[in-house]
Amino acid sequence: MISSFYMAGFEVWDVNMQDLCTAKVTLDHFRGVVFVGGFSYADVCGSAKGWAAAVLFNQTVRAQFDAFRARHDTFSLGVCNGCQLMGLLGWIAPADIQDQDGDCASAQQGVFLTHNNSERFESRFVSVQIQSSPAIMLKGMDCSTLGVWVAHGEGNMKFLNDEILQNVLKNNLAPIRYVDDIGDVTTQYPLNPNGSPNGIAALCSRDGRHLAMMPHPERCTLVWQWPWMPNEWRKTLKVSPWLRMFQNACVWCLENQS
Ligand SMILES: NC(=O)CC[C@H](N)C(=O)O
Repeated sequence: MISSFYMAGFEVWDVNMQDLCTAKVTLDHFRGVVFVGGFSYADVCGSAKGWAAAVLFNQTVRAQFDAFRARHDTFSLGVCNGCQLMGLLGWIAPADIQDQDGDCASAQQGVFLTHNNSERFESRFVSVQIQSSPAIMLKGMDCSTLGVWVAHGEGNMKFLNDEILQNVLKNNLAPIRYVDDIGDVTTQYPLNPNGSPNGIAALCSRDGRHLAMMPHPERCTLVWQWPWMPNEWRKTLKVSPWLRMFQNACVWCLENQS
């Protein structure tokens, strides 16, 4: 993840929750925050639950997250465990639809990342399609069908109610979808690794600044990291199409200075 942002032109800092809890680092000086994948707090009681609790039950950290989300010159990316965290914080698909571009860290949770239908950890390369959306990191990438790595056990997006899902679909807030071999959105296993409705692999905020996704684009920002691609691409592609996401974030930061 660090090298993907670094390649796109960012100065990247590796900050952990201990740094934030002890006020060694604050989010105030950063333009972007990236919640990376993994098994935070060993995923005790469920994926990212400990991580979310560390934010929500620490007044100082929570206030920092609130302030970061409220600023209009910031962006965030959550991948996998980070996507699960953003769901728990309500930064994506909040239960109160009005709070889509909300001002606090702790909007009410409207989407739950539950166990894959297969009841196993799915770690493999899948196909996704990028659809048009407000997501700033995906600008100019819509209509692409790309391969991407997934590696998760809890990627099945369950919405608190149908109104939240319909709002997501109506406002194009589900910008990345699992697709089958002919490019149609799918809920079918194994093409859709978890069973998410409408093939949803990612969610973004209405203003496009916050993006949470289960697949790992940072694991395929170099061409050799793709286990498969069409032969014509292999011959001509010098740079992985996923690098564009990170470059988009950099351009957005330069164009949106406060
Ligand atoms: N790669 C990851 O971030 C894994 C996320 C989470 N621990 C899961 O299994 O669902």
